[in-house]
Amino acid sequence: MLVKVCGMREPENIRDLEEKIQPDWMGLIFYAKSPRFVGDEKAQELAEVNLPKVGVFVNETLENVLVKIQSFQLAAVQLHGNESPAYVRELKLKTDKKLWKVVSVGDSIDWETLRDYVGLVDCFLFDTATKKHGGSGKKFNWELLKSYPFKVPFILSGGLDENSVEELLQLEKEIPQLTGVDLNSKFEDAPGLKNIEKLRSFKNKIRP
Ligand SMILES: O=C(O)c1ccccc1NCC(=O)[C@H](O)[C@H](O)COP(=O)(O)O
Repeated sequence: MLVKVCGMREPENIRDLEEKIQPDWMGLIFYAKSPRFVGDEKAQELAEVNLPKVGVFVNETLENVLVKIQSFQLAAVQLHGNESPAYVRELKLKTDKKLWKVVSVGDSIDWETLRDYVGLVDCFLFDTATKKHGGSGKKFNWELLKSYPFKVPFILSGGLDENSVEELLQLEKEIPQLTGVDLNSKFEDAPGLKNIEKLRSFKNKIRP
């Protein structure tokens, strides 16, 4: 199971993450309304970080996404708003970076609404629907994922915490497309500041 740690911002915290956790990706949130927002100056300080960086965007212009990819050497782009298949298609023409589309999950999932993204995105990321778009700390009903009909891999997100491990390992056995997890607010001491011990304990259990 791959691990993404999202909402990173503080250089020392990131150094610790790199040294002690070595996640598969680190998420930088380029959405100004998030309490984990990373402005340009801050992102510049993080340029040296060796972990693969995922830029998180909410309904951002294509031009701004492309500038951030270039400026901060992003490995992947996580589209966390209402970006259409046409938007993703255009972005795909302009970058060779991995494209992830977030699916905000409420009471049900209409798989047909995702069909037009298949062939364009490298991965879906399922997160709990919230007015703030992300970082809710709330889980959705994971049973819904058992009818996932596509081959495209996906990442599970939304309120994951230290107690999620057993259920995640069970789900991984049942759904081969589940390739990773995304950790955020439940592993924080403050917004944007991760608790390295909590992350270490989770990672050791999910991938001993
Ligand atoms: O975390 C945020 O503040 C945020 C705000 C707006 C859009 C996306 C955001 N986070 C992106 C993520 O990928 C989070 O890890 C994901 O929403 C899950 O967060 P949490 O429920 O806190 O585990």
